[in-house]
Amino acid sequence: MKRVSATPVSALAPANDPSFENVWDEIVWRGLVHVSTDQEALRALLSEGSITYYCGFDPTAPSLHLGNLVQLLLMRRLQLAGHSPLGLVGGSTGLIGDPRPTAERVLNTRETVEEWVSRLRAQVERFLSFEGDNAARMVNNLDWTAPMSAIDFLREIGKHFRVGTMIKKDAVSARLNSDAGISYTEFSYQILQGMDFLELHRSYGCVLQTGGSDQWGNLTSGTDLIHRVEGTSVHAIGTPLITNTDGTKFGKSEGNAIWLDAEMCSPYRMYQFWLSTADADVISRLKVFTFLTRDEIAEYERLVETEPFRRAAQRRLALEVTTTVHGHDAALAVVAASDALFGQGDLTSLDAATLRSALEELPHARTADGIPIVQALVETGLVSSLSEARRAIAQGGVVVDGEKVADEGHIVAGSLPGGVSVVRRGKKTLAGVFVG
Ligand SMILES: N[C@@H](Cc1ccc(O)cc1)C(=O)O
Repeated sequence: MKRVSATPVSALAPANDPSFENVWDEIVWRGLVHVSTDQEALRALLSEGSITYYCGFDPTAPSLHLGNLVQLLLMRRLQLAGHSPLGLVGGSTGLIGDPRPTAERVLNTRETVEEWVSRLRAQVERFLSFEGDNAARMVNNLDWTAPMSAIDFLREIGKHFRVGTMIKKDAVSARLNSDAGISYTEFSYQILQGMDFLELHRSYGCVLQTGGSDQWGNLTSGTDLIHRVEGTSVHAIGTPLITNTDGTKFGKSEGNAIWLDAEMCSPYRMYQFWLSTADADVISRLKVFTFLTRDEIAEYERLVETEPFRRAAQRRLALEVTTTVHGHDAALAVVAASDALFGQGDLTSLDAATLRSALEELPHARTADGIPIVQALVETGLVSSLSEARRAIAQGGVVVDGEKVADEGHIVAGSLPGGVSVVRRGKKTLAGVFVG
């Protein structure tokens, strides 16, 4: 089977693991299959020749987030194995809203949805290759949904759906059993997604849809519809929900989602997020979120056992994912910033943008002009009083911009790139000062 010929924008050039003959075996090993249609049939389908598959993304925000990254990387894995991806952006489904188990969504305006569609499309494109025999194609479901009349929709599509089946889908039944109930609008969502699969099956010969396991109801809505109207069996794969062993929610840092957009979540923040992965989770994260081979991951598994304090697996994971999402240069810049901030490297050689975004993640203070170190220590919260500040300085434990400070009157002037200063107390406690 032909491999993808050109490396897409993201800088890693992952080689498929030669120890896997079949991409199905690989994705099962990576823990990416939580639920699927017939496994033997899927295994055969994925090894017999190049197929066309799709995954859809709804414009519910201006950016995709880490939950979507599982899907983006699965799409890429299948493409690297020679299959042809269709990246779908939900120009129509984004106007309707996939029912969540909790509450009805607020409808966004058409303008907002349109803008988010174009932003998401650009993000999805970064994970796929548009060259070679199995080049990716992007589609928008508004293109076939908008021209359809209500009469046609109800006669040609609606007729194939049984309400009894529709109300059994998880998201719908959860809502029917809640006080919130469900609008007819959101109830219809599964029909739209089913119709997408049918449309892509007819126009592109698409035979597989992937999605999160919470999408199972929507995935089977399509496979059932195609079976009914075309008489063909097509397939679906639902990936597992990513969970942390300690029960906390994956993909959030201090309650905020980790977005793939660098403006909404800095590469530094993303890097730190992965760096803080628990030992108990890091191996399964390497499988899901990186293209490291089976052997490489086995080696990290050993290192987590023998020298967990070095956090080699976490460092590699953070580097790989930051590189995949933000590119090689941005990833190297955050590693340099992270090392320099914690005392192993030159602060003055960092680039201004990376340094500023790193300091945003630390306790920090802002001032119009330079301030004395005692004041900086108090305002950043590194000490709780001026006398404690003086004591810390006298003990020789205060470092400003990489230099030990002995004088209480030393001015923190923002002399690092970007007009900032870094104040360190002891080995590990850091704060930033933005001057100007
Ligand atoms: N329902 C999917 C997005 C999607 C939309 C349309 C599709 O045809 C497929 C997928 C989600 O919320 O994540």
